[in-house]
Amino acid sequence: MVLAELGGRIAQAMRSMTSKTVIDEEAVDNMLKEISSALLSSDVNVKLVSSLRKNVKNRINLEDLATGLNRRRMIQQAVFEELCEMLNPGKKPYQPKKGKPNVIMFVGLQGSGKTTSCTKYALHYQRKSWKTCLVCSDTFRAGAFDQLKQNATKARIPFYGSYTERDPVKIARDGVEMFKKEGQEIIIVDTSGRHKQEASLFEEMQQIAAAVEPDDIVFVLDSSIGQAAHDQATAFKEAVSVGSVIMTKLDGHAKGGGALSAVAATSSPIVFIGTGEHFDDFETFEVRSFVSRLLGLGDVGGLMNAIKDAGLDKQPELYQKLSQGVFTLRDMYEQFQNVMKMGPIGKVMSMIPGMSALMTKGREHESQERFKKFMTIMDSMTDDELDTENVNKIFTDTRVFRIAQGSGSHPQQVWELIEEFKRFQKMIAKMKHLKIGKNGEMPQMTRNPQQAMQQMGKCLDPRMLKQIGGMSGLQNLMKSMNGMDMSQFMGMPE
Ligand SMILES: Nc1nc2c(ncn2[C@@H]2O[C@H](COP(=O)(O)OP(=O)(O)OP(=O)(O)O)[C@@H](O)[C@H]2O)c(=O)[nH]1
Repeated sequence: MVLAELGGRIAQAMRSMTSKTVIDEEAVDNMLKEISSALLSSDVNVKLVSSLRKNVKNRINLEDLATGLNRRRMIQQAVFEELCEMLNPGKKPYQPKKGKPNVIMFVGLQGSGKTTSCTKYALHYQRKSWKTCLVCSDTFRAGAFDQLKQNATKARIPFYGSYTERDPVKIARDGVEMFKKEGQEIIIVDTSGRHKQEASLFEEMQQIAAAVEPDDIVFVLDSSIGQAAHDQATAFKEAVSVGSVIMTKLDGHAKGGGALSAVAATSSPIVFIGTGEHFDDFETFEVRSFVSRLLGLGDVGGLMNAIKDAGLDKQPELYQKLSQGVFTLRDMYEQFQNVMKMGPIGKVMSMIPGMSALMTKGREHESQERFKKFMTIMDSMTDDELDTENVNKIFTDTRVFRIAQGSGSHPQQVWELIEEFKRFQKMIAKMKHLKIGKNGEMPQMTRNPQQAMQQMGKCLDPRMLKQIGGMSGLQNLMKSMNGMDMSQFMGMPE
């Protein structure tokens, strides 16, 4: 995506700065010039760019830098903080409360990705064990109810709508009432969109809002409209009390920087971003994490949250086994399942410092598919095979052939899986010394991010590792991170 390019250019400008021996005003100016031109070409508002340039310069104390006092960190930090400041809406979004109905109304122009985002939003909370449901009050576009129904059915989310009722206000009110009685916690109301900001659209929105009294109104915005986002967001905010924003299509070739900065300027916090048409292409938006990832610095805080959300930080049985150096194919299967729970591989990878720039969209899917294929193969194995510690002994050519037939794969793929497993097993054997937390928590790697990253490197899919130049490539990345106090940059949880 274009934003990744922007991040790459800014990171490059910062790197070129730190490789210089003499850091004088001219060097700082050159770096800022390059950063500004990168931001402008991503459509970020010119006024914002010029104030960022001024503020970064004010933050950098050249006298301190001249003494070589951790130059790299100070410069990175100044740029990082200013980018965060630029995107900071200065307002916190609504946080749904457990055990009560939270009515969330979605608004936006037609085609902005509203219906898709409603489902993604519902699924996001459903995965976190919230009771979520969908109400379709879009009676304007023929087929809107069918689309929502289809999405909801696919994601197994309860829904409400009508083919015969023409009054969107009545549908919204009835649906919300019904779901409130059912004890649903997140009740999402999808409203209709129009081609442009028309009075009738705003009137209908206001009537629905009055009928369902939403706890939050989410404005869905297509990022490809760039700086026009400012006017659109303002118009919607004036019509109804927009509390949060979801920005869609950030995966496209749009210059997303324009929309991002424009929305921040209207003081509407962005809560999620849409990065594709699939339900999984949806990410929580948090300014510091986003900027961190944009600059290829990773997002250790986000990574740890994803690990926690998937329950990976508390697996007493697994860690007990690991600490004894025991690892079987069944354990590997469970780990694959867990990693899948964390979301698309690409998303997880982009949280690892230095990785985002190296990820290409096609390859992410390739790795995900490879995981899935491996799981299908393991589904065709017997209990004895899954639980053995000695794969060399149990897998003969005949067995491998059978497993391949049973799972619709080639014997070569089964051997590949066995080789992968052996690699994992070897690594686990080295982890014997890990100390498990009292409550079975993950060994405390989080306090030492670099060590954690090294461990990650060992867990990488070999193809992915190859892509970044093998272990030595990874080491170079680690080296380039040296001297960086990551906890400062990434708001790491203590
Ligand atoms: N690439 C990409 N496509 C998206 C994203 N979000 C939605 N889309 C696509 O955008 C198109 C429009 O999305 P919808 O959800 O139907 O739009 P809508 O705003 O509900 O439209 P109305 O119901 O007519 O108001 C669909 O083809 C979606 O698949 C995204 O984040 N990235």
